[in-house]
Amino acid sequence: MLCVASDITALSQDGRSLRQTRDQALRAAHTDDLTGISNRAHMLQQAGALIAQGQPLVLVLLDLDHFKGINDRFGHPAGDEVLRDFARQLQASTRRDDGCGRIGGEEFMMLLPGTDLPQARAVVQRLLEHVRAARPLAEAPAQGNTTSAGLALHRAGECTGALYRRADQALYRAKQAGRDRLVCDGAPA
Ligand SMILES: Nc1nc2c(ncn2[C@@H]2O[C@H](COP(=O)(O)OP(=O)(O)OP(=O)(O)O)[C@@H](O)[C@H]2O)c(=O)[nH]1
Repeated sequence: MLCVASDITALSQDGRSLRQTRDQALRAAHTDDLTGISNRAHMLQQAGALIAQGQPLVLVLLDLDHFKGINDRFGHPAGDEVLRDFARQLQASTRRDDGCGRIGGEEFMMLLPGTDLPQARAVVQRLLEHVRAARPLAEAPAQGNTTSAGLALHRAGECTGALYRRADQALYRAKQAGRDRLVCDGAPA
């Protein structure tokens, strides 16, 4: 009897540690190593899930301006610090139900469910202001940086790829128009 009980205890401990290992692996697969926020695959998965729920959704793409210059002047570790600082600001500017992630080198994404255009615009403009004011490098306290952003509001029946492309085109226009600004799809730069 004692034997059976200890076997069951061992089995349930094994099950718990398997679940923990699985959860850790899942978290790692969803996370960007450098910044600790969501990675590209997880952001696209989240966008698909939010679209499937059918609630209003704004997708924002953000890209640090002239980031190569930071690496060139201060070195790659300093560039990494700027990326981590940006990720912290991005997280601070989103609500619990929003999503934010790093989707490439110096490119980030925000998902704002249940948000209309004026609200989304205000969130992004506030973030751009904070980035403008930040001085993330201790070794170069005068060095600031800026970000460009492209925003698109989901249209009924649209897939993730089409929504992403419209935000990306808006981001491209923000870069073309001089950077350090937000462009909304369908609106002038
Ligand atoms: N430190 C650091 N740099 C990275 C990382 N990933 C990409 N980069 C760098 O990001 C830079 C991106 O440069 P560009 O694509 O020319 O863009 P940019 O200089 O920001 O110019 P614009 O986007 O046109 O304003 C390249 O120098 C990459 O090496 C990273 O994880 N860490």
